[in-house]
Amino acid sequence: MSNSTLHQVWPESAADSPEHKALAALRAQIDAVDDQLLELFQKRLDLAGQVGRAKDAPTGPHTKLRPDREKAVLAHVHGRAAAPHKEAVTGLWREIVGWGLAQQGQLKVQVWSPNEPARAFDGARQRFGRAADIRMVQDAEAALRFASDGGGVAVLAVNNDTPWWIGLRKEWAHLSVFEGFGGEVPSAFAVGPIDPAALPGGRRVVVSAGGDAGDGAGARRWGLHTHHGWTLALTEARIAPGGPEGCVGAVG
Ligand SMILES: O=C(O)C(=O)C[C@]1(C(=O)O)C=C[C@@H](O)C=C1
Repeated sequence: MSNSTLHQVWPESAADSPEHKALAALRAQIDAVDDQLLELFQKRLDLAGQVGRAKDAPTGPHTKLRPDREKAVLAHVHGRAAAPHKEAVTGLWREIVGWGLAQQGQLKVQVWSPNEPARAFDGARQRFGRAADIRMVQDAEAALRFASDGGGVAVLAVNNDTPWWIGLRKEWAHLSVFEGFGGEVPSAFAVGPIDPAALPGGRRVVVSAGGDAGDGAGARRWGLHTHHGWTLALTEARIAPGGPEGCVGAVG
């Protein structure tokens, strides 16, 4: 194709066309909004860094991650967002909060899911964002030890052969479940040394001997798995983490 043909298809005067001017004006508005967003995002990052220094954790053995606060932040923006933008806003804020947490130290996540590794990895990435260092591991016990030693958090699949949740009532009693992945009946859980005061206020996760979650009358309960007489369940009963009913955490 010769230059003269090109000129015919896309004449120089197109730069002055009303369509081009309208496009350029819209892009100029986007540039201005980007400048504002950039300033506000960096301000938020700085504030998150200050929050990290101000809050107590981890003067104790807990991580800086505050699931209750993250849930409140996400609910707030989701509630304020216009209906067509709610999904986009929620996804973006997950990332924003992930980068906020990263100002306090990069979150490390070990994911164990022998049957559905890609699904579990994707769930972890969506939940903790690009800022987190997320790795697949081969050993659920090692992932729990990693979390217990303060290395980060573990995402563990509910798997027939490895009833890791029983350990939450035994050697890993200081770790808490704080997130479920896979919908109403989770197929994996996030576990970490979360300050019990910072657990999300959703359904409680219960690990009980003999299959009785000890619910109050009328509270809904989802049995997830039973192994050697130990049952993993979710309940709507308002029981206290660490209490005698076998509550090992909560999912948002
Ligand atoms: O509020 C806090 O504790 C924060 O650290 C800030 C922030 C956020 O960016 O909003 C970041 C990480 C926490 O897990 C919760 C919220």
